[in-house]
Amino acid sequence: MRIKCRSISRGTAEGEVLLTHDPISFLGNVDPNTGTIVETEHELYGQCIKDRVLVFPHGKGSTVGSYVLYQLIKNDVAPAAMINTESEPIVAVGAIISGIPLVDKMEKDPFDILKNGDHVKVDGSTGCVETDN
Ligand SMILES: C/C(=C\C(=O)O)CCOP(=O)(O)O
Repeated sequence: MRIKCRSISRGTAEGEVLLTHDPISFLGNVDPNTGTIVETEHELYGQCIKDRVLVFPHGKGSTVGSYVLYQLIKNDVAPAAMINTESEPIVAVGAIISGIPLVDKMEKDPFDILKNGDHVKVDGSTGCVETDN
């Protein structure tokens, strides 16, 4: 299935979905050295976002979160791509400066059609998500 969406950060990547209904504050929720979610109250607590297609509603928290995304890339523990319900500037800027493909506003609700472990391809250049479903 091929689903249209809005392009936020260019590039193409694929991987397994890691999905959360919780917004993410990259400063504070994520360890920049390991890519592990360290916020105990977060739905993904203890999980590693490295090489995953990270699906979450939007970012939150400090603007320093953009730089944390850049740290994740430099430390080789970044998500392969990201899908938001609706991106905000912190995650958008972080994805763009880090070269992580990012899309939002999928024509189908990602929380209805994606689940953890699904293999998806994200094209942040043309604005589409391809699933095996
Ligand atoms: C750049 C900032 C702090 C620092 O250098 O550590 C300010 C960030 O402000 P937020 O209100 O957290 O976005």
